[in-house]
Formats: sequence, C-alpha cells, structure tokens
Amino acid sequence: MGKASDAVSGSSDPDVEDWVRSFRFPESGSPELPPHHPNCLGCGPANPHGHRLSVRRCGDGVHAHHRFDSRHVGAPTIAHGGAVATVLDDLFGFLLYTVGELAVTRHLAIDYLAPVLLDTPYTLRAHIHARDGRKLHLRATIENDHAHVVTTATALFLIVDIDHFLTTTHQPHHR
Ligand SMILES: CCCCCCCCCCCCCCCC(=O)SCCNC(=O)CCNC(=O)[C@H](O)C(C)(C)COP(=O)(O)OP(=O)(O)OC[C@H]1O[C@@H](n2cnc3c(N)ncnc32)[C@H](O)[C@@H]1OP(=O)(O)O
Repeated sequence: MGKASDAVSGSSDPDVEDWVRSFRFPESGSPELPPHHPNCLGCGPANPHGHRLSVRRCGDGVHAHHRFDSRHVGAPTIAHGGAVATVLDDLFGFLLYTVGELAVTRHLAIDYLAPVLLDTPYTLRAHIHARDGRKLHLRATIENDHAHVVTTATALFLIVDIDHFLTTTHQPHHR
C-alpha cells in the first residue's frame, strides 16, 4: 500500500498535516475508493454542501452513479454547470488512486451536450487516456439512463509531490 506521508516535510497547518499523515492509497484489488478527505466538496461525507460522490474502480478507470439535487440548481430543474464541473473534476481525482500518484488539475474542459437534470440518475465514467511523464491526460463522460452521453470532459492533471499540499505560499504560474 502506498503511503503519501513518507515525504512529509512539515506544515504550519495541523489539519493538513493530519490529512497528509493519514492518507493511504487503497489496495489495488479494492473496488471501493475512499473519499479524498471527509470535507471534500466532491466526495466528502462530512461536507453538507458537497456531492458525496461514491466512486468505484471499473476496469482501468472509475465510475459513479450520481443525482444532482436542489442544492446544485442553475436554471430551474437543471444542474448548474459549475456543479457538473465540480463532480467531474472530483471524479478525475479518483483516477489518482488507480495511478498511485498525487496530482492536481491544471486544465479542465467540458462539453455540455445536453442539460443535466436535477433528481435524475446519471452514470459517470473516467479513464486515463494517456500519460506523458508528469502529465495525465484524462477523459470522462456523463450518461443518462437511456445511454445518451450528456456531458464529456477532458482534463490535464499534473503529478505533484507531497509538498504541494503542505506549502502555503504558492506563486501563480504564467504560461
Ligand atoms: C497526502 C495528500 C493527499 C492527496 C489526496 C489525493 C490527491 C489530491 C486529490 C484532491 C482531490 C481531487 C479534487 C479534484 C482535483 C482538484 O480540484 S486539484 C485543485 C485545483 N488545481 C490546483 O489547485 C492546481 C493549481 N496549479 C498548480 O499548483 C501548478 O500549476 C501545477 C499544477 C502544480 C503545475 O505547476 P508546474 O509543475 O510548474 O507546471 P508547468 O511546469 O507549468 O507545466 C508542466 C507541464 O505541463 C504542461 N502544461 C501545463 N498546462 C498545460 C495545458 N493547459 N495544456 C497542455 N499542457 C500544459 C507544460 O507545458 C509542462 O510541460 P513540459 O514542459 O513538462 O513538457
């Protein structure tokens, strides 16, 4: 089992240090994947504003079943595009368990092909399209119960070391 805390080098925030020290990559055979942390907006069970996404391995990728609810409304009856992006970004974050590396979103692109409706079941899938060194090129879909894809997403995640989460003085990156 991978242990992310091997390289902990110190932080001024004890909550962050606790999270880092307790973080484990799950066993490779385990289908259930744990939340990133209890308060994660995408998957944390303790976040009252969160989506409480429950994600499993599926082949080389991950999948989840999800319903957006009235907390995520944009136009009436339709999920807010930002809420959809949150869930997809978080779903991509579960692929890190399959890679066994820590990584963060550098680029996220979403095609909203059809409205995502509230209180409606959807299936979400994500996989690693390609890896190029630190760069993870990721793809995802949201599909309705009629097997119609309503949303597609691509992302670039960059592998980081543990200090990324412990450093509080990040400088902006200019491209
Ligand atoms: C113990 C702890 C527990 C951990 C637990 C689990 C892990 C964690 C999960 C948390 C839960 C997940 C939730 C969802 C995922 C978030 O929400 S993550 C949060 C949102 N993202 C962020 O905050 C990241 C902010 N950005 C950064 O910190 C920095 O930009 C990064 C991402 C570290 C990258 O910095 P950098 O290493 O300086 O990157 P840079 O050298 O500019 O680019 C690297 C390469 O990528 C290329 N590149 C950059 N941008 C692009 C682009 N848009 N297109 C194409 N190529 C690009 C560059 O050209 C470069 O290529 P090479 O020259 O190497 O060939």
